[in-house]
Amino acid sequence: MKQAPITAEQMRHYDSYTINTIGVPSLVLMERAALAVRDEILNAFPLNLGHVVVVAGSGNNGGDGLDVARLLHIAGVQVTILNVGNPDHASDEHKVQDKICQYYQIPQTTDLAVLKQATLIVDAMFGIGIDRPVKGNYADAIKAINDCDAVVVAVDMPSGINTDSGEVMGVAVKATTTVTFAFNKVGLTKGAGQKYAGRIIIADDMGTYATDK
Ligand SMILES: NC(=O)C1=CN([C@@H]2O[C@H](COP(=O)(O)OP(=O)(O)OC[C@H]3O[C@@H](n4cnc5c(N)ncnc54)[C@H](O)[C@@H]3O)[C@@H](O)[C@H]2O)[C@@H](O)CC1
Ligand SMILES: [K+]
Repeated sequence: MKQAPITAEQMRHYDSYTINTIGVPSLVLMERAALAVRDEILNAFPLNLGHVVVVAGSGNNGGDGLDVARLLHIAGVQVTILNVGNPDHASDEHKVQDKICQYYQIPQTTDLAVLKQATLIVDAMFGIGIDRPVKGNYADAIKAINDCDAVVVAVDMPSGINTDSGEVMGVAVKATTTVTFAFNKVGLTKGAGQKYAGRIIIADDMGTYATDK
C-alpha cells in the first residue's frame, strides 16, 4: 500500500525508531540520504554540473548537504560549501561531516556572492527541523538562491517551507527538484510547498524505515 505523506513529527518518530530501536546509526541514514541526492544530481543534471554550491545550515539537513558536497567532490565535480548556519549550534552529525569535508579540503565560504558562480545549488539549510519564520542571513541566502538562474536541488524540503502545512515561513527556496527521504511530506503536497518543491523524488523508501511502528 502506498504510504500517505507524513508530518515532521511522524518523520522524527520514524527517524528515532529506526536509529534507537532498530539500531541503524544516524550517520548511516545520513549517508543513504546523501547518496540519493548525489545520484539524482548526477543522473538528472549531467550537463549542468559546472560549479555546484551547497548551501548548508548547521543542523542535520546541513549535515546531509556536507555529505552531498563530499560525494560530489569525490566524483570529480567542482563544489563549494556556503555555510549559513551558526557553527555553535552544529549537530553532532554535522560536525562529523564537516571534519570529513575538511580532510578533502573542499572550499568553504560564508560569502553569498559565491552563488553567482553556481550552475547547480544544493539547498541544505532547513529540512523537517524548521520551526519558526526565516529571518536575517537565512532569509538573505534564500532570496539570493531564488535570484540565481541555477538549477536548485532541495534536500528533504525546500528551506522555508513548513513540513506540515506547505506554507512559506517568511521566504522559501524555489526548487527545481526536491529529494525527500523515506516518505513524502504533507508540506510538499499542498499549499505553496507543492509549487516550491518542483519535481519530488522520494528516496530510500524501500524499507530502511519501519512504517508499522
Ligand atoms: N538522523 C537523522 O535524524 C536524519 C536526519 N536527516 C536530515 O536531517 C533533517 C532534520 O535535521 P534537524 O532536526 O537537525 O533540523 P534541520 O536541519 O531541518 O534544522 C536545523 C535547526 O535549525 C533551527 N531552526 C528552525 N527554524 C529556524 C529558522 N527559521 N531560523 C533559524 N534556525 C531555525 C532549529 O533549531 C533546527 O533544529 C531532515 O530534514 C533530513 O534532511 C537525514 O540525514 C536522515 C537522518
Ligand atoms: K533543505
